[in-house]
Amino acid sequence: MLKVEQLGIRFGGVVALDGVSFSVAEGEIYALIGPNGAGKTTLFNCVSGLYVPTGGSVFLDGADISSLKPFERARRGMTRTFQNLQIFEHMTVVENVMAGARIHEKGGILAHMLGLRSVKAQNAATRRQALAHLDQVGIADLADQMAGAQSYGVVKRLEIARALATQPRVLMLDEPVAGCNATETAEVDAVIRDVARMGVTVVLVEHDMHMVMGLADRVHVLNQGRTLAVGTPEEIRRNAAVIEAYLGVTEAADA
Ligand SMILES: Nc1ncnc2c1ncn2[C@@H]1O[C@H](COP(=O)(O)OP(=O)(O)OP(=O)(O)O)[C@@H](O)[C@H]1O
Repeated sequence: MLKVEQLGIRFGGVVALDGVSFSVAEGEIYALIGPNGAGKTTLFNCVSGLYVPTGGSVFLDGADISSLKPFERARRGMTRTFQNLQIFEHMTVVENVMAGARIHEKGGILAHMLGLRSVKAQNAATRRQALAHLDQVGIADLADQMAGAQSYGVVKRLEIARALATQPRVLMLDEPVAGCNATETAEVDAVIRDVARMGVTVVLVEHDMHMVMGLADRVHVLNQGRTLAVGTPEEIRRNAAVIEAYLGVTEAADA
């Protein structure tokens, strides 16, 4: 479903990514891990079109999308969330999700502002769908509350619901449980599993090793802009280079 070939990018003298390649199958959960500064966010930005890489290609379901802008990639089914929460605090929970659906609606934002009748009908349908997405992430009961008043764990799930409203084929999650407590992490974990079971391909960057190792089908370890290893969580745990460069340090710190 997603194929990344030889992506590279430099910022001045810093080579942030150097020949990174990977493929992710439909419905797979693929995690990118690595120490601070390894290039995870930069890789996300290149794949989603926010950064223009110095070299390399990105394919979505076989089509070369390397030259497409982020919104064009989103229209083709590649949606991402951001590390820092990006919700509209002064809108309700359900309105936030409805905003996600707009990219597929006729008329766009101008028609909405003019309040055209066909758009109003669309609004009812969009709201129904948005409620279904909220239900899928377990927060439908909060639909008409203000988004800005919600707990961190709810907002993280709201972001996923809004991303689902764009009908993604590939969902890219940047640190989906950052700042969450154990209960909230378990809730987000369950949502991601459910989304993948529906056939959505999930790529995530996450620092919570316990969560990643339990959730991901495969793990891709980056170090200093290069691929250090790719494998199942079990393979990654046993990989000597990974232990030396990264996991050993993390697990020692955890202990
Ligand atoms: N816009 C930018 N301009 C200059 N340098 C950048 C830019 N974005 C990233 N870098 C550099 O590229 C390298 C990779 O950074 P990146 O943020 O992708 O790492 P990361 O693995 O996501 O780290 P973290 O886990 O801390 O989020 C770092 O050396 C960083 O300083």
